[in-house]
Amino acid sequence: MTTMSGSDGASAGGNGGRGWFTPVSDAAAAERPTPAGNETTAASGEAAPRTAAPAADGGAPGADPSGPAQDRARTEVRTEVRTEVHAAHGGPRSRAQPLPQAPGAAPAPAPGTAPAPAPGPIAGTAPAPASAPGAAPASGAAPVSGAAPAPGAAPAPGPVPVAAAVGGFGGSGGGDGGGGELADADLIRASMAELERSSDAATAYFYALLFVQYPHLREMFPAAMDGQRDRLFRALLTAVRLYDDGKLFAEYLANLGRGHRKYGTLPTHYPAVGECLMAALARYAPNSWGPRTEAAWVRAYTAISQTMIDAAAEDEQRAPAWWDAEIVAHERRTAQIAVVTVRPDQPYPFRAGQYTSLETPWWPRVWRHYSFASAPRSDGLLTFHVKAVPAGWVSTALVQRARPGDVLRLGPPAGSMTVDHGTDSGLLCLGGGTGIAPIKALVEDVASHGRPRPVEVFYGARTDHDLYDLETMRHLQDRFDWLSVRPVVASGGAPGTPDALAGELPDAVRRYGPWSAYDGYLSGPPGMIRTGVETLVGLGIPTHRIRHDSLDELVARRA
Ligand SMILES: NC(=O)C1=CN([C@@H]2O[C@H](COP(=O)(O)OP(=O)(O)OC[C@H]3O[C@@H](n4cnc5c(N)ncnc54)[C@H](O)[C@@H]3O)[C@@H](O)[C@H]2O)C=CC1
Repeated sequence: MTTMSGSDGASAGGNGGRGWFTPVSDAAAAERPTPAGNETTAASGEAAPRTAAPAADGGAPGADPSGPAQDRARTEVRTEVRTEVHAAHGGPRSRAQPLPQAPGAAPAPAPGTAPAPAPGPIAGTAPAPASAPGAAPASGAAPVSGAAPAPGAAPAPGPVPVAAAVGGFGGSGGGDGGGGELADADLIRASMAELERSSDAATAYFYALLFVQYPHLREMFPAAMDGQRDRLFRALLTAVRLYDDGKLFAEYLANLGRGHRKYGTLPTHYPAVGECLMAALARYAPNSWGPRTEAAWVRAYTAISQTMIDAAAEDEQRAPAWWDAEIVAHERRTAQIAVVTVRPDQPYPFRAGQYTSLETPWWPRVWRHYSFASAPRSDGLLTFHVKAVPAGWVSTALVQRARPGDVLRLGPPAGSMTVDHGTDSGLLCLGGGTGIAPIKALVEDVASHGRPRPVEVFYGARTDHDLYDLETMRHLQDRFDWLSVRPVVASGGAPGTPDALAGELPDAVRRYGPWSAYDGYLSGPPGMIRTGVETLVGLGIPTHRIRHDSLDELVARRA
């Protein structure tokens, strides 16, 4: 058992491992209160106050603790949570400014964009969950297509008893019934491994259930849910993977908790999510599911949500939930690539090499990650490099539609691909495509620290036409004698860049060196990061001296 799950198991009360959310096997789940009328506003990403105000909304969205008496422990813990968060909350610190909407608000594709998914009900994307192998049929209880309403749609049918929806579990016959003692982490991993085999169906089921049970939460999610599904699953997998490493687990979740503030997530939303997650697990991991696994999940989820809630509450003391940022410059470098500069409405502290999440007015609640393309500047401006990718709604809008005066919304900074100023090692930097953005920021960061150290940049692109920022990088090279910039072009020759190296980025790096005394920094497409890390390790740079954004994040970027 891990430290976290152990301690949380205790705090959840000695009720068989039940935490502060309604256990799905609790028959009393059927008595779930109907969401209060003011919840929609509180939960709405658009209308929510910029600082989460868990108690200020007066309501108890989602699974209210005023449930069954036998779940007293849950109520107590939730009361503690609320008190703590409320005490930490000094009232809205910043104005609740809805993000400006495009006329009509309905997201319209920018000219020339790939067809956008139709906003509206996610019926098409949330199929009726099929019965899990071996699971009892969920007769009539499972959410079906059309059950998950889009914002503004008529409310979904009344709550569905979760216990019925999962076909009953938690009693005898559970997949974890016999055998010796297994640690929580083992039980959780076994169930996740089984769930992973039906991850699409399980995630669709989870969201369908969530939106049927708690329709007010639908407004916090984008109209089209495709990307969102992957995100949830990846986040879960990452949390489970880190479960045994107390420090990393806590860091990851704290970051996640802070990042959720911009969605308007409140402590009271966590029980609803936990409950539906358990229902999905019970249904799609039937062979490993049983009372002990359920209890392990309750402890784990309690730990997960508590860490996220605490981190969000703490963050609320020092930072807004989001920043509005007006575009002050928009420069098209190629048909697909734009350099976008924004002025945040409040100081935005970050470190070179980090990234942020960004929402446009045209695709509400659809957030994408972009790295800062400059080190922090004295004028407070932030710059991003955006490439319009096929079917990339946000990236296409940012490249083709955005103009000075438009207002974007930014989440908090994240990422650890930052320069270690405690060493004088050289930096070997691989920037692929728009991945050059944070590399440029790192170069500026080294320059601003006034301690010259060798920085070798390999800047790769498919064609030399795509080397959209080469001039800037060359300009930096002219200014700093410790900096070397080598363009690398993968295919088709480089008539406009005669000095470009030919081939894939990692291959080009191999031709130079030795690199073993350098720290590696990689930024670009996931495939490049993978082969780049292999290459650098092969060239003698140990993995702990190689930095890059998490591959999960990169896959999720879909810029
Ligand atoms: N815009 C931003 O702020 C940032 C973007 N990124 C990511 O960078 C990527 C940029 O995409 P594009 O500009 O379209 O880059 P691209 O697909 O044109 O590739 C750029 C370079 O990466 C190399 N490369 C690509 N796949 C490779 C592989 N499997 N093995 C070895 N080398 C490979 C290419 O040879 C080329 O030199 C996106 O995935 C984006 O998410 C990463 C960090 C920041």
